[in-house]
Amino acid sequence: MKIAVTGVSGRMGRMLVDAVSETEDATLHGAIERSGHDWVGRDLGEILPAGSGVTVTDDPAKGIAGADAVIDFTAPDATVALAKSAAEAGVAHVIGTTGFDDSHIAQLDACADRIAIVRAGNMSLGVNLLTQLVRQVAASLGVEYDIEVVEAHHRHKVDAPSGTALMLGEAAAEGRGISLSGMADRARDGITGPREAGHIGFHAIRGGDIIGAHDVIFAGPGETITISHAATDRQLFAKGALRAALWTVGKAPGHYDMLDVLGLR
Ligand SMILES: NC(=O)C1=CN([C@@H]2O[C@H](COP(=O)(O)OP(=O)(O)OC[C@H]3O[C@@H](n4cnc5c(N)ncnc54)[C@H](OP(=O)(O)O)[C@@H]3O)[C@@H](O)[C@H]2O)C=CC1
Ligand SMILES: O=C(O)C1=N[C@H](C(=O)O)C[C@H](O)C1
Repeated sequence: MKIAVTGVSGRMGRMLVDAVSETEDATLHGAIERSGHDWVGRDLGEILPAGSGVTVTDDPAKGIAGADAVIDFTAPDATVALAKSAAEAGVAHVIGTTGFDDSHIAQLDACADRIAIVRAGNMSLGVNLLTQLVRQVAASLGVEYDIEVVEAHHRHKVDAPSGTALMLGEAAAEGRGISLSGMADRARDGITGPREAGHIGFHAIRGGDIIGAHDVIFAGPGETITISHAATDRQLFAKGALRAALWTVGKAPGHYDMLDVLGLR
């Protein structure tokens, strides 16, 4: 399978170049960076040995031409622009980017009428399994169990709450049979008053080189249940994204997630 990688100089972009080179069924076909980046126009192999023979481009249409799928861990506006190019070219789009608003999602949905898009705030098996568990626990416990999602990431992360925290919060809300919007408390400060029953709280820690850690806390009368996940190697996300790209072969247009890829739905 021919894979293009965008945001190739980023933390995840570099991981993806290695993951592709280590996968027998995949070859690196294209590499994209933003305009003005000093990697543009260079052979990727000069910088990342596994990318040898691929010239970095800032033209998304050129970077994905002839590819079967493009893997994208960049930023929301860049991802939406790339989805439009991928839809035009008929190339499947695997999206790890987080931090989307409703308008971004609506634009991605429109592109998913034309191509297979796989999007997940976390590409790991462990977190996707946890969403199932969180849904089940939330469905079993009443509102006397307060749900709080705590996440921790490295100092460079630009969005909060993390995509994973939102996935876990959505799963908890689904389990409770409520919609997360309007029920999410995103951090607290000052005289907040007592906690609102039924709300789901989010808390973001940023520091150092933490790869990604998530706790879902169910704090109830006389007991607290905590469901935790900690990533210890970013390669985990790259391998999950590559698995998603391989999965798109022959898939109908649609907006899929990792539960589809992992057969967990
Ligand atoms: N779903 C998952 O499992 C995971 C998701 N993520 C998400 O992936 C995203 C990226 O994370 P990370 O790799 O740590 O971030 P980085 O900032 O290290 O990488 C992002 C890369 O995208 C590049 N970029 C920005 N705009 C464009 C553009 N228009 N075209 C091409 N490239 C562009 C950046 O270039 P420049 O630096 O020059 O601006 C940078 O190289 C985040 O949203 C993060 O939350 C991360 C890990 C796992
Ligand atoms: O930015 C990151 O690094 C990560 N982002 C994703 C998120 O927002 O949840 C996934 C992972 O936790 C790492």
